[in-house]
Amino acid sequence: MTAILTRRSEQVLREPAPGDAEFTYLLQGASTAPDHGRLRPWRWVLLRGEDRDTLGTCLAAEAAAQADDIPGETLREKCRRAPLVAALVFTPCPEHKVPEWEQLAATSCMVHALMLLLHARNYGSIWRTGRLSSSPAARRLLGLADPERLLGSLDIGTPEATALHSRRPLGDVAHHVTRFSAIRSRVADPV
Ligand SMILES: Cc1cc2nc3c(=O)[nH]c(=O)nc-3n(C[C@H](O)[C@H](O)[C@H](O)COP(=O)(O)O)c2cc1C
Repeated sequence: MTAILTRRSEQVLREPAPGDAEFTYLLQGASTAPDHGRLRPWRWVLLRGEDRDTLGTCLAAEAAAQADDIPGETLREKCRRAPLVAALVFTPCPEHKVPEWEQLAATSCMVHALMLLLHARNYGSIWRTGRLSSSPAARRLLGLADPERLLGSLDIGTPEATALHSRRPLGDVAHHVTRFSAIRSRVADPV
């Protein structure tokens, strides 16, 4: 509960970020998240240092070609917001008896587990979608094949010292829960 309640999506992230070996270790843990068929329908592409600028330049060139009014430097800056930009690629198994929506759900479970594991080691992260998740140019740059889909990135690093968050208060979720007997009493003859 402490890990769940003190985690935040961190906007400001600095060095250090986990190295490749530590990222892979944490991913081994996160990959135990519920996954119907154990398909692991995802992969990560890690970008650090100048690789992030290559991605930013790619997004900026695409925006300019589309006469988009977002300044290129803004897009390049966005790719430098964290020391580790982990691009998340959804790799669904087509025609599998486990439908694609379940594979996407399993991928989301894995991401949340990874965010919690990062947080438990005092790293911070934020899942960002934005332009990256719909960019054909980024797809090509990162080597996606059909039917792979870019789900944005998990930006990872260390939050500022001021980002030591208190536990969130537990929210009221009672209205998201219904007892079946309450529905049954309202429905005269369901069959
Ligand atoms: C699928 C997904 C996509 C997201 N995309 C963005 C994004 O593009 N930009 C952003 O600032 N945050 C993004 N977020 C983070 C949410 O905005 C964030 O989780 C929300 O503000 C709640 O913050 P918290 O995680 O600290 O509770 C995304 C989260 C998810 C799950």
